[in-house]
Amino acid sequence: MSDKNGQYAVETVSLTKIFPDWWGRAKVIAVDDLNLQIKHNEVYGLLGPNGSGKTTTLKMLLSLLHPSKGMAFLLGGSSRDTNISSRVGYLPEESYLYKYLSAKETLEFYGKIFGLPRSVRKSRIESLLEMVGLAGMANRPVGTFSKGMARRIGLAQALINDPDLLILDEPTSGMDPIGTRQMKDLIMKLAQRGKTILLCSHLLADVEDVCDRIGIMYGGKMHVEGEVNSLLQHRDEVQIKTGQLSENAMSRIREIVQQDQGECEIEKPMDKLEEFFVRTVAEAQKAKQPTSGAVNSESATGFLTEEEKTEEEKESVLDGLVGSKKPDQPKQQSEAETTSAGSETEQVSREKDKSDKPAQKDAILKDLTGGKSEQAETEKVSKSKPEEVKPESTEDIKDDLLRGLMDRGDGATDKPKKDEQGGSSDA
Ligand SMILES: Nc1ncnc2c1ncn2[C@@H]1O[C@H](COP(=O)(O)OP(=O)(O)OP(=O)(O)O)[C@@H](O)[C@H]1O
Repeated sequence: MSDKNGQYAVETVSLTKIFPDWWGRAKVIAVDDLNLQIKHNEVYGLLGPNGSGKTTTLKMLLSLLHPSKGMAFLLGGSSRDTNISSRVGYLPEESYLYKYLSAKETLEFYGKIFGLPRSVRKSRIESLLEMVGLAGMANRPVGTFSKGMARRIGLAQALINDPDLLILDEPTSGMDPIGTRQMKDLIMKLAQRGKTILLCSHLLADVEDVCDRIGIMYGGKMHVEGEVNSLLQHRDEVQIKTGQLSENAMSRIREIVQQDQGECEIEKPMDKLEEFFVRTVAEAQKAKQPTSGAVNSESATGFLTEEEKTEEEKESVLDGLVGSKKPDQPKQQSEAETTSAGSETEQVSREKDKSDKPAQKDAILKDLTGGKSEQAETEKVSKSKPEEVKPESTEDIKDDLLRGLMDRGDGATDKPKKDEQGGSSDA
C-alpha cells in the first residue's frame, strides 16, 4: 500500500487532519481521508475554495503538520528524512523572508541550509537571480521588494537545491500578467526537464495552462480529479477552425449542419485577455513608447526578466541550474513568446534614479550634514556600496546615506539588528 518503490512522486494514504479545540474535541476536519497520487514528472494542480484543505495538505506532505490519521509520502519516503527533503523545493503561500537580507544573502542563507558548497552556491545564486529577473537587485534588501518580486525571490529560494519535486503554493499571486505568463513558462520548462510540480492556485486560467492533471478539493475531501483536457472537453460538440470565410460559404455550412443535426453557431474567435494584454505591452515597448509603468530592462536576462531572450539563451540558463533534462518526454509547449515588457515598476525607478539621484542625494546630504562637503560624502557612499541598487524613496535614500556616513569600514552598520529581523525561515 505504501509507496516504497517511489512509484509516485507524491502519495497520500487516508491522509486526515483534524484540528481540535481547546478541550481536545474535533473542531475542524481540514483534510478528510485524502488519497492522492501524483506521478513523477507530472504537473498537478490542487484546487478548491478557501478553507478546503489545500494548504493543510501541503503542510502535512512537508511534515510541517502532523497528520491526525493516514500517511504521506514524497519521492517514496517521508519528508522528515533529509535525503528526501533535500530533493524537495517549497514556495509557501507567504514567503517568509528576512526583510533586511538582500536577495543574494537570502539565497546564500538557503544555500547554506542545504549544505551547498560555496562555489556551487555562488554560481547557482547568480543563475537563479538572473532567471527570476532580480540580478539587477541582488544587493537590495528583500523587505523593499514588491509582492511580485517577493514571489520571484521565493521561487529562486525553492529552486536553490535543484529539487526533483517542487511544491508551489499560489506561485503567481501578486504577479502582473507578464510575470504570470513567464512564471507559467518556467513551470513548463522545469517539467520538460523532468521535475514534478504540485501547485495550489485560485487562478484557474494559470492552472489550466500548465497542469497535466488537477484535483478539486471541497470540505477536506477530493471532489473531482482528472486530466485537464478530459475534464474540460465538451464531448458533445465539435469546433472547426478556418480562415476567413465568405458569406456564401458560411450559409452553405449552416445548411449542411442543419440538415445533419440542426444547430450551428458561426462566430469570430476571441483572444484571451491575457494574450491581448501581453501583446499590447510588448508592442508598446517595442515602439519605445514613453511610459511610467514599463521600461526596457537594463538588468540581466532570464525567464522572469523583462528583457527579450532567445530560447537558446533561456535553455542555457536552465542547463546551468537543472541537471535532469528529459527530451523524450515532451510537455505541452508554451504558447507564450516571452516578451520584453515592464512588469515591475522598480525597474522604472532604477532608470529614473540614474538621472535624479546625484542631485537628490546632494540635497539630502546637505540636509543631513548641515551642508558639509557633499561631494566627498557621496563618493564615500558609492565606494562603500559599489553595486547596490539604490532604493527609491527619499527616506530610503536618507537611510542609505546615513549608513554610508556612519560606516566604520567593518560593515557593521549595514547589518540589521537581531531584533529587527522579521519573519522566520522555511527551508
Ligand atoms: N492551525 C489551525 N487551527 C485550526 N484550524 C485550522 C488551522 N489551519 C487551518 N485550519 C482550518 O482548516 C481548514 C482548511 O484550511 P486550509 O488553510 O488548509 O484551506 P485552503 O484550502 O488552503 O484555503 P485557502 O484557499 O484560503 O488558502 C479551514 O477551515 C481552516 O480554518
